[in-house]
Amino acid sequence: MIIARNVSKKFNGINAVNDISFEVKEGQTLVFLGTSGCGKTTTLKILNRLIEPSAGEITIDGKNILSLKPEILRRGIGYVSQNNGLFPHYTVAENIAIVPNLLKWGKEKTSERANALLTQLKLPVTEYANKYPDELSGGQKQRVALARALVSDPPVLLMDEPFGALDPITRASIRKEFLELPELKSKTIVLVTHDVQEAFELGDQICLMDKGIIVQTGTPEELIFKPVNEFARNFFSHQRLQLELSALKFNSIWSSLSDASPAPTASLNSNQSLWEGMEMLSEKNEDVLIVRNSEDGSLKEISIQTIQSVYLENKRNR
Ligand SMILES: Nc1ncnc2c1ncn2[C@@H]1O[C@H](COP(=O)(O)OP(=O)(O)OP(=O)(O)O)[C@@H](O)[C@H]1O
Repeated sequence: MIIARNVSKKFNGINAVNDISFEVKEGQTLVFLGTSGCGKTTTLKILNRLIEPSAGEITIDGKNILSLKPEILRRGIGYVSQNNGLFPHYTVAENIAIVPNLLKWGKEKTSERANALLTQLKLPVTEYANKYPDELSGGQKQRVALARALVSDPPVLLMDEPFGALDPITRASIRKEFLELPELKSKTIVLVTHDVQEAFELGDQICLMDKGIIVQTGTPEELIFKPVNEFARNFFSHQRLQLELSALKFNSIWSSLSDASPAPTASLNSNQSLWEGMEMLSEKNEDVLIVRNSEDGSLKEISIQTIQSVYLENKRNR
């Protein structure tokens, strides 16, 4: 668990981050969202001491990060930087092996682990292990950067605009894969983005920042349906419908759906959002799809009409 209390950072006397506090529970993802220059990257880099705070206290699993040597602290924290940070003169395998070499793992253990990660990240070892970063696409470079950050299985992962340099289509598909990676399920993740849809898809909690302060912290549902002020309301105004549908999961409207019978194959599960349901209906060009309850396995039907009516009912009842 990460706990930050009253953290500030001044550059040349000016507050880039001003008295912010937040927590990230074990295994959860916290997203810092906000406009350019609001202090997201500074906050992230304070967590692994690439930047030293001017004030405040941060503990990770009960240990004050300032009491640890930075290199010891960073062993437990994977980091994917904005521009992927791969060494251009190292191959993919050599880039991934940097931390294992520091930890003196030995060749066999290193290549076994690197190969397992490359396979999970859909980069076949025989094709990619010996390539250099400039022979890879942007998306492939980000996958290698992720493999490098994960290689020593750190409990905490920090990611700074990990998909920022990718086109919107690659970005959306890599995000979906990212959510499904078994390797990431148990990690405590802090991610920086200025992409609202990305924050809604990936964040258990979102910290919305403006000019060095946290304006609001909450679940995607809380941010879109209960903004604390005008800034928070306006921040989401241009994509409101899509974000509202993304924030609502089938779980929260389960009782409003009709049972499906007989049991055909389910296309979605109840942890997914109404927006994902809309996307899948359109993608598959179907009138009706089946959602499986991730707790008890029961099945319900959805159509564009049911999504529309439960969405409107939900909105009226808030
Ligand atoms: N090393 C530095 N020296 C001086 N000022 C800095 C330094 N790093 C960041 N700043 C300033 O601190 C503020 C916050 O920067 P930061 O990079 O944290 O913002 P950000 O929200 O991550 O922005 P972006 O989305 O554009 O990356 C900015 O005004 C920036 O100019």
